[in-house]
Amino acid sequence: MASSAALTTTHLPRLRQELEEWRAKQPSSQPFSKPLETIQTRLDEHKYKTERGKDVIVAFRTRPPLEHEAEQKFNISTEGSKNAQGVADLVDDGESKQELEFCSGVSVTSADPGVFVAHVPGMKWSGPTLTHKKFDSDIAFGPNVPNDEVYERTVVASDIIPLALANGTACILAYGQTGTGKTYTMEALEYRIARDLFVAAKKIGDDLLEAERKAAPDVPAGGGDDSDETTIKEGGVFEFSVTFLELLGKRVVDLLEPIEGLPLDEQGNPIRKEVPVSEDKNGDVRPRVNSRTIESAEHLRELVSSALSYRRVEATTRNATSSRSHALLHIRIKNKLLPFAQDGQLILVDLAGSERYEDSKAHDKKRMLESRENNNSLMHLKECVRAKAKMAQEDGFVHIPWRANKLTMLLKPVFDVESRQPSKTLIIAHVSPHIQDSAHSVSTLSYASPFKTSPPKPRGPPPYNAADPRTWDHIRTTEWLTTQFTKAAKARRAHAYKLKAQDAAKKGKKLPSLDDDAPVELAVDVEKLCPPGMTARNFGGMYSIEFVQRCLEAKNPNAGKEVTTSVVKNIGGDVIAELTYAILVAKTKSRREIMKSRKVVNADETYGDSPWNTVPGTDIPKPEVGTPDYELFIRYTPDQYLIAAQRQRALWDDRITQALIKNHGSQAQKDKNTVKFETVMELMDEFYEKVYGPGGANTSEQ
Ligand SMILES: Nc1ncnc2c1ncn2[C@@H]1O[C@H](COP(=O)(O)OP(=O)(O)OP(=O)(O)O)[C@@H](O)[C@H]1O
Repeated sequence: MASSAALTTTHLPRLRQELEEWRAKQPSSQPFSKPLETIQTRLDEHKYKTERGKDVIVAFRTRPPLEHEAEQKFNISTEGSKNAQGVADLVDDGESKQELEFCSGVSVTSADPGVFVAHVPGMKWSGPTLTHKKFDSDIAFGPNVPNDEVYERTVVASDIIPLALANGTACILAYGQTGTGKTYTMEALEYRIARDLFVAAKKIGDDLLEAERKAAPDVPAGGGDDSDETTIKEGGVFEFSVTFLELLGKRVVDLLEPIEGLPLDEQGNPIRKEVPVSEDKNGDVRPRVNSRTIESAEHLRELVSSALSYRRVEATTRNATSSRSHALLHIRIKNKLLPFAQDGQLILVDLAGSERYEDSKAHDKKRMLESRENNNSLMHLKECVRAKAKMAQEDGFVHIPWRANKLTMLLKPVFDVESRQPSKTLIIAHVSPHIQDSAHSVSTLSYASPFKTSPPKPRGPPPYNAADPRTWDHIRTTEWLTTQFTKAAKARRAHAYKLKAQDAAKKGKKLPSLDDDAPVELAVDVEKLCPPGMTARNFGGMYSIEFVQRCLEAKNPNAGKEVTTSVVKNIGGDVIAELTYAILVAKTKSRREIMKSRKVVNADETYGDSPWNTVPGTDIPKPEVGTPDYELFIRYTPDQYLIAAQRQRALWDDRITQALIKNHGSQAQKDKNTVKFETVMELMDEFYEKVYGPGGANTSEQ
């Protein structure tokens, strides 16, 4: 039996009455301000392009009470205790079972913007008290809001899917006390995302093909040959691949690893291999796990269902099928029109339930340790999201400690201060509807509420830095590669000359001296090795063996017989090693600078606050309305646009050269760079007329 000073179930009627009095004084709850929209409407009306929205969106959700839950909840503890907020827990006094009906612990006073009020019971000498703590979010869902509406008001309304298709990083996190409905929400969102991802990909893909067609009508989409275009049209513009990881305590495992032949633990679960998590040379965190290519919504749904069935589930005092781990579903999206642009990413995270000490007391030692690790990673996640939210509001630089934990490492695309990809994070904080859980609800809501941030500043690709290969564009990359392969060819020539000179000396002869400036044939065709759009960042993401393989495929047929496969392999290996070293040095230096400049650097310098008359993050002028480039500019992100424009420029160069040869004879090819500006302009006008008909360019902004 509880002590008389403890707050017990006998006090429930009094608490319920206080709650009624409080409710009577409240104005009526603010409903949702916007009508529901499907993804089709947002795509058809191009809203996903015009409404930028927030960087971090916070949603609150509470579920309805489940059958017999109210009684069960009082069987949890038998001793009074105080939680971190100094709030007494409700304890069953064992005498008032008939009173144990549901008593609400949370009210939604506004749906949009979201406001939840947690009703927190307390105990004073004069009797029980009820305090009402208000928490703000962007949107709030009461117990009767169905999954379809949650999906449409969060994922659809924030254009999470179109953002990922436009090479952005979109992340959804389900957070909350164990048993509050995280898995219920995440599974529903995952299935709906699987359904809509392919619908959106078709619509956006068709739009992009149309823009590419307008920008260069007689060039196959993707800049390759006709067969490439047919493949892209038939298979769609986007390619999807999926990984599914589980973080259990400190162990990361691959849920897509085939389970045949794996040993089983005492509960019959397969024991999977631990997956190492670390940063690669480019600074990306990409654990080496099974990645599946998906071709349809059904395929994605099947994959999610089967992976989820392997997730560790165990009964806790709060939830009969509690997930003991964090589950990370990671969908990568490649745009086949821009194969060298960074991939779009959609990361869906069902976090393990947060548990208080009282909830985990009944666990065995192993489970206690896991629970501690889970809470630990949730603490780190909180630190990171808070820092990210703070960074959006403060001018000073804020350090985001994402390297401190495996969960936040796996979420690096969301927290990377150097990343300039557009990004959105949706966090859905789940709370229990019961007053018995109010203390935990307060901690969940106060965890999630500060994630609310102001809209982000415009970002673009990182500014050019000669010492940082990650910032080089295609031209700079080809120049560098040409220099490296030229150095290697000259070194080989010098070596061969030395041997010949020694031979000649033995015979008493003297060779004429070597002209180091004479042109050399390179071991590879650099144009083929690095086609338009490809940059040093792409090479930095390759394993050395992949780079060497590319070099072999791009072997220069004029390089001479002595440039054998093993010579190409050696040279390729040296070049990629040099590039990797340069990236590592640049990365370490920029990290050090970021750390040094903590709280000093203006956030604008970190993120680039470009005026809108240039491509964000660069000095490159925004293309004029009506030019073919403009079509690309409005459809792609700044990063993608630069690559697409780069490819267009290469195509234009070819066309102008051919037209010059036709009009001015073959000498013109040599003189291309010195040809009169007016001639080039005439050719460009001709081209515009061909694209847009007589009168030239005339397209309107969408
Ligand atoms: N909005 C809702 N409407 C109806 N039932 C719900 C709702 N949300 C959750 N539930 C039910 O509540 C129970 C617990 O939900 P769920 O397993 O999703 O919680 P959880 O937060 O993922 O728990 P854990 O962290 O322990 O895995 C389930 O039986 C689920 O069906």
